[in-house]
Amino acid sequence: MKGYLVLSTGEVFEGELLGESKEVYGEVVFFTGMTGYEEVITDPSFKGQMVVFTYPLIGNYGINGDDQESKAPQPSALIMQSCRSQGYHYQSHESLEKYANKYSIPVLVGVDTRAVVKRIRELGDMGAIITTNPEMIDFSTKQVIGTRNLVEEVSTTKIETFGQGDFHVVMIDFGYKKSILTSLIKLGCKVTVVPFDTDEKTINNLKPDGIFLSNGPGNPKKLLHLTEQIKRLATTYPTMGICLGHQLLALAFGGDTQKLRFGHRGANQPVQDILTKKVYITSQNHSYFVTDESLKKTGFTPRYININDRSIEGMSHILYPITSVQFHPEAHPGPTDSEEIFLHFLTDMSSKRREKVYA
Ligand SMILES: NC(=O)CC[C@H](N)C(=O)O
Repeated sequence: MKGYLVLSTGEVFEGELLGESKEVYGEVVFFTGMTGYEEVITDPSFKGQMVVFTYPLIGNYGINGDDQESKAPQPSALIMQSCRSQGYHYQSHESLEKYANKYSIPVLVGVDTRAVVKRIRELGDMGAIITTNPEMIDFSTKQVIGTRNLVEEVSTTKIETFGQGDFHVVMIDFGYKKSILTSLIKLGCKVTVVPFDTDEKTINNLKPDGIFLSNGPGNPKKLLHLTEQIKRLATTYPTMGICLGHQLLALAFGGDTQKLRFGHRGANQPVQDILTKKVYITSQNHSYFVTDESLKKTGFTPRYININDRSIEGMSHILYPITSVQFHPEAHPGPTDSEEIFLHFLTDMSSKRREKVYA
């Protein structure tokens, strides 16, 4: 059946709707990686968004289950040029179309994705609706993303421990990607994942060696009520934050975040380490960024910078052992160039232990 992507500007893009006919609302964003759709679809940071894939062929290696970053697909809808009806890969056990249908995620295919992306690049990530009836759209009556608590929708509700390593990391779950957990476990950590609004006392009782603030969906300023506690934790334990976690660290210490006109979502964003001059090709998925000037009185200094638009990609603190990056060293999808950044966190945790031993 015919389906339509209606942007909040009123522009309409026609396609073919796969799956049930239902109207969905979301923020329309684009992802530029050539592969990695299974990881993207299951990354909780995409909650509430409609993802336009700039690579024209999606679904060609199917769905294998192993590459999933969470237990279910997260975006409100998927928009692409062409969706292969069968996946050609020895690990594939299901087609992308079938997988999306199972979870009632609309897939709009045959769309002029190049034209959509050009509009987003001009005007910014914006609200949009997928519908079969474009004449009947009234944006004013639609549920706006701003009213949803996206982090609450994706965060765990129970405390659970994974791995058996030497360092005990408490990961505050704002919508974590599985690859972050596996990266930490691989490096010798035992990780206790806790709900995003877990109180400090419970976290202290878990006796962490370090605190990890995960990635997650939406505007970091929706979580301002948690920043005082985050600051106390980050000044007590070695801490690492990725993406939303990084943004929350900046806010906690008095910094500020703003929205990029259009987000960085892809697998080839170049980032430079200001200290070593080393350049990493990184995996990214974010709309917000920490502003340079806002860091002045926070004790943070920019450590990593995006080579394309010079936005801050990570910070270090002059006093506290904090590792904070806007990009994704856990990759998935994308290159693993920057996975060594997890080692900064490990080093911080071990020196804190040494401090305790020699105190
Ligand atoms: N991947 C993330 O953690 C995204 C962070 C935040 N939701 C943003 O869009 O900027």
